[in-house]
Amino acid sequence: MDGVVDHLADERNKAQFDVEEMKIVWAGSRHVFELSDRIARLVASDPVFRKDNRATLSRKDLFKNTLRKAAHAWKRIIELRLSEEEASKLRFYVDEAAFTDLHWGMFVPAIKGQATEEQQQKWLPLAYKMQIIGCYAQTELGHGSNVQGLETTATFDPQTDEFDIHSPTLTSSKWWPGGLGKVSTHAVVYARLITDGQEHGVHGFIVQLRSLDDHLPLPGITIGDIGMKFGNGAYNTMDNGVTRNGKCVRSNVPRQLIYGTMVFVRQTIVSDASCALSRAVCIATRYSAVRRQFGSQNGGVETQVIDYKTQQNRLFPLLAAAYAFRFVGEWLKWLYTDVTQRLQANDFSTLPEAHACTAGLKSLTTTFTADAIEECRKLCGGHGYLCSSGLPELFAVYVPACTYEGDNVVLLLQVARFLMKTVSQLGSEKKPVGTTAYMGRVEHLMQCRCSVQKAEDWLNPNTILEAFEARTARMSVAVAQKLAQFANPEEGFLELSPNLVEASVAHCQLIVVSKFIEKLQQDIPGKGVKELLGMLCNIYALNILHKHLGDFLSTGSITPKQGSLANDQLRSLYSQVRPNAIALVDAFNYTDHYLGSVLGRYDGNVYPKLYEEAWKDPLNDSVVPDGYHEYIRPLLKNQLRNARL
Ligand SMILES: CCCCCCCC/C=C\CCCCCCCCCCCCC/C=C/C(=O)SCCNC(=O)CCNC(=O)[C@H](O)C(C)(C)COP(=O)(O)OP(=O)(O)OC[C@H]1O[C@@H](n2cnc3c(N)ncnc32)[C@H](O)[C@@H]1OP(=O)(O)O
Ligand SMILES: Cc1cc2nc3c(=O)[nH]c(=O)nc-3n(C[C@H](O)[C@H](O)[C@H](O)COP(=O)(O)OP(=O)(O)OC[C@H]3O[C@@H](n4cnc5c(N)ncnc54)[C@H](O)[C@@H]3O)c2cc1C
Repeated sequence: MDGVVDHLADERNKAQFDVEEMKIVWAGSRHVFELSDRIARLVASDPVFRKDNRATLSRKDLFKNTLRKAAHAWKRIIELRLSEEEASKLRFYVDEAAFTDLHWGMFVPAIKGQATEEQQQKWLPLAYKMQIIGCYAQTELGHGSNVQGLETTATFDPQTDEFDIHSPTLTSSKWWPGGLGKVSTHAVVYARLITDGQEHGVHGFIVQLRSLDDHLPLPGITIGDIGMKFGNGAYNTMDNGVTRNGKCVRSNVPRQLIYGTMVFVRQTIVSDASCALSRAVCIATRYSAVRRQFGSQNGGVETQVIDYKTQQNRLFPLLAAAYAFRFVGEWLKWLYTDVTQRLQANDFSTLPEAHACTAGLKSLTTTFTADAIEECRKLCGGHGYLCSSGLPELFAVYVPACTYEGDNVVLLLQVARFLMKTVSQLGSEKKPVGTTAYMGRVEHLMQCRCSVQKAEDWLNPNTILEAFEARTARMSVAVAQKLAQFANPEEGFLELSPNLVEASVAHCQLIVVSKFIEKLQQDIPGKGVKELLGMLCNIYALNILHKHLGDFLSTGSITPKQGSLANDQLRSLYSQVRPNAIALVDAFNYTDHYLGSVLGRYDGNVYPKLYEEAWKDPLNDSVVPDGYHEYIRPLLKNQLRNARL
């Protein structure tokens, strides 16, 4: 900031906590903070990684630009000998969806998680050096959610010792896989395995798609891009492919854990949610402190919009959620690591819980984040609608996260199955553990009474936890009782699916709240840091309580009076967070390059920069627009003639 006026300096001076220490908490450790900071600056200072022109490039230019960035990123990774951790941060700060995401994020993990030792030895070294580029080809034109409904077949031919991968119908074309359309040389293709005329369910096969010499599709394979997607720029940096396979290729049958890659990626999507959310919140918070409307007295300055309680009521729960998702993401990473180690030792006992947690939290955090980005756009008024605010593109890139890696409703139904199984086993020898351990106290939770008598009582974490546990337990038991009335459980499941989804949401919200509370039980250094996190935790929980008051009241988990007291406490918490708001978003440590937003600039110098940005639009290259002579001038002349008549 040397030599630059900081328009947000007063805001920063108001902070009541140690923002440098908060940066460490946000990053996860001092090591990660320093590494992230270094890589963020490296990316921001490299002109090849410029991204402010994405909205105005044609699809072909946009795509070629992404190829250029990916090649440059790889060159830098090699030149600087970056570690895997550093390379992955570099990808994060480059901030552009590309085929490399699928190569590193799904193709490599699929091989690691599902291939035999021998297959790994063959493919992984090639993939690590990017001598082959891979994608994850599961979804077909006709089936995405229903993986068992995939139509592509892989028939073993004992004569040639090969699998014949075949898409017999239009609907069996692989449709959507990222990187497949134009770049990938290989794919993990999911297909129904057939040997000796017998079907063995869906398995993954490593398939070569294109020649490594001239990049042409191999014989019998038709490949292309599926066309423009939502938003200019945005996810159109990615080629999403369609392919129909004829005869190919060699591979052995991968073993179990066909779904393992999805568990891994869903876990990373939860961590990513806190990044996208914090980014939108950072933009909206800084701009809300810069923007003034109404309230001027005696010719004085107008009110900063962040001081309006309605703005706080919309914005601060999103800020709180960004921190909440950060911590639940950390925990989920731990859970995933733990289950992976167990699986390697053939212990499958925690897999159902890991599946339910990754599916449920992926659904909860991405739905919330997509809605929150749109809310942040509205929080920025008209200027939020400009591409230079960074919010339209962020929304367009982010919103498919509600669909890919499992449609969010379909995933909540998976959580519901897990919850119903847990309820049905209550009273048996199998005690609920982990995130469902609270169900072990179901008798107490079904009849306990919330003890809140005054607003401050809601600051007690045990009170909050018990209200959330009682709500979820009661909703789950109620729907389980309704299910039991159906002669055919699957019919009941379909009929009651809206209620089941609501119980799943309640369960996932409980997990997020409880992991935030657990985080606060750790030793967190730095003046005021823990206090501020405590406030955010309470805002996150009490805002949910307010938004889902119907659930809490209808289950009798709290009384209407207690609901109203929770709301009083929320308003008081907003006032306490207000002076810290800018410092809380500074703690994300985002560079202006990464934020990509005139409204969210660190220095708050919004208006001159908005004006500057506007002049950069290609439409402003000429004063008189192209088309004037063909379409405007004749119109004006006609009007003139008509007016004379
Ligand atoms: C330009 C810059 C470049 C820089 C480059 C620099 C280099 C970079 C270096 C490093 C960079 C790193 C970058 C990494 C980035 C990473 C980002 C990742 C990118 C993400 C992009 C996403 C792209 C999208 C991909 C996809 O969408 S892939 C397709 C996903 N598809 C789905 O998710 C389908 C959803 N459907 C299902 O999951 C299932 O079909 C189902 C809904 C679960 C139903 O299954 P089904 O078997 O039919 O039903 P059930 O009977 O209900 O289940 C049976 C049984 O199985 C259990 N189950 C189900 N699923 C799972 C599971 N996943 N795990 C474990 N168990 C599971 C289920 O509970 C049942 O169990 P029970 O029988 O016991 O009840
Ligand atoms: C940007 C993007 C990138 C992608 N990348 C890849 C990739 O790299 N590789 C890959 O293989 N796939 C990829 N996909 C595909 C993605 O995984 C699927 O689109 C996703 O799993 C949803 O499946 P679907 O499209 O079949 O939706 P559908 O299942 O057809 O969903 C349509 C509607 O039906 C509802 N629905 C479906 N089943 C049920 C049910 N049982 N009960 C109640 N409601 C139901 C859904 O909630 C939704 O509202 C990508 C998708 C997108 C958008």
